[in-house]
Amino acid sequence: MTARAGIAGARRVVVKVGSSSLTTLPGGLDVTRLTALVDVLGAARASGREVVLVSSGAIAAGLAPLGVEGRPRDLATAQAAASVGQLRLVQTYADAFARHGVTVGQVLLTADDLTRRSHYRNAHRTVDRLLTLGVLPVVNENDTVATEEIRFGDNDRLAALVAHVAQADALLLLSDVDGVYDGDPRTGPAQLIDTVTGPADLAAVTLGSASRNGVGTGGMATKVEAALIAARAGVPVVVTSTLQAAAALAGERVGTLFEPFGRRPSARQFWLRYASRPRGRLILDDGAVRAVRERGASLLAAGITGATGDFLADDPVELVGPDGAVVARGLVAYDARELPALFGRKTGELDPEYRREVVHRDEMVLVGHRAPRPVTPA
Ligand SMILES: Nc1ncnc2c1ncn2[C@@H]1O[C@H](COP(=O)(O)OP(=O)(O)O)[C@@H](O)[C@H]1O
Ligand SMILES: N[C@@H](CCC(=O)OP(=O)(O)O)C(=O)O
Repeated sequence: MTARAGIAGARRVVVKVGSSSLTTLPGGLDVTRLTALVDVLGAARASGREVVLVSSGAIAAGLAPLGVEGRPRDLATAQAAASVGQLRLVQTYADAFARHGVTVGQVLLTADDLTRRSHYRNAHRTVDRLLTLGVLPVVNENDTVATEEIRFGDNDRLAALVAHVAQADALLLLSDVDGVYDGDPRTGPAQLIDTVTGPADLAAVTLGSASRNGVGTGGMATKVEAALIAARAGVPVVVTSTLQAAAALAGERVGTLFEPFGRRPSARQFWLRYASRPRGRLILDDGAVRAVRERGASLLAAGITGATGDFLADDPVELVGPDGAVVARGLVAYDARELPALFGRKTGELDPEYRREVVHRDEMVLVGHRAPRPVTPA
């Protein structure tokens, strides 16, 4: 089955729509454009598909009613705008979907709801239950309480995480541009990329900033990053314009298709790689780096030379080489205070209660030479 056919046949779909498709800075929410999207998603629902909508636009929708001109630079004003705008946004969705006989539920997530493993499971349960009850979840970041330090930062990444949380069969990233171009289409002639089979296909591509109307956030770079997260986790993705949403859902050749290129990871592995926030670091010697990276071995105390951070057993930590480069992430089996007595010691020399692996291979993901972007932006 081709990946386009996979999109057409996807039963559970996550659709993310950007602020640039729903709002303008001076006018706020554009109800006509929002309704047009709802008509497409209502039709998808009528054909038996389950839809999760990740919708941006709260901040931009709240600025006009508050009389604030331009995108606010300070967090407090953005949060106030989100508080006003989210209500309007979700009420407009509720009214528009009601005309299709579809009930919507609001799901507002903070980064903490996904960085803690128990919260992640809870988010999965909630979304799954909403879907089985026939509700269409409308998801956004909980901007009113998200702080600068702890936030997803952009809804493209949130949508990729939600695609995994919802165990979706396909992800659509909708914007005001009809796909990924090999250069920023605003700055010169550029060619639409039809299909991406892996990160190497994008090596020579320039990804520019957000849309000119000033309401978008990450530009094409965050969409590509999100599309690669989902595709690596086995979910096909189409990046296209909101106007082409119906065609994309039908599996037509529109936008840029990201073919799935990885095996679907377990929930724990996915969470570890993309949603967890490391609580500390274990420093490995060269032999341990090779064992972990090349042989897929568990990490034993003998290969550890140091640790930083105040973690507890079962917390996520980073495994770093002698040069400080991150090798892997994993769940550590001991509290930080227990570890120094174990460093460099062979398993046979340890008391029986300390003989288990420090990080078991089943609870570890290799990071390669580049660490994934943490949830907290720099
Ligand atoms: N290589 C590229 N291909 C396509 N679009 C690009 C590229 N580089 C930059 N862009 C710009 O990214 C913008 C979309 O990002 P953004 O404004 O964040 O959208 P949204 O609000 O829909 O999330 C488009 O307006 C487009 O001009
Ligand atoms: N949570 C914010 C949107 C953040 C965001 O990623 O925006 P966009 O780039 O338009 O998808 C809001 O609702 O305004």
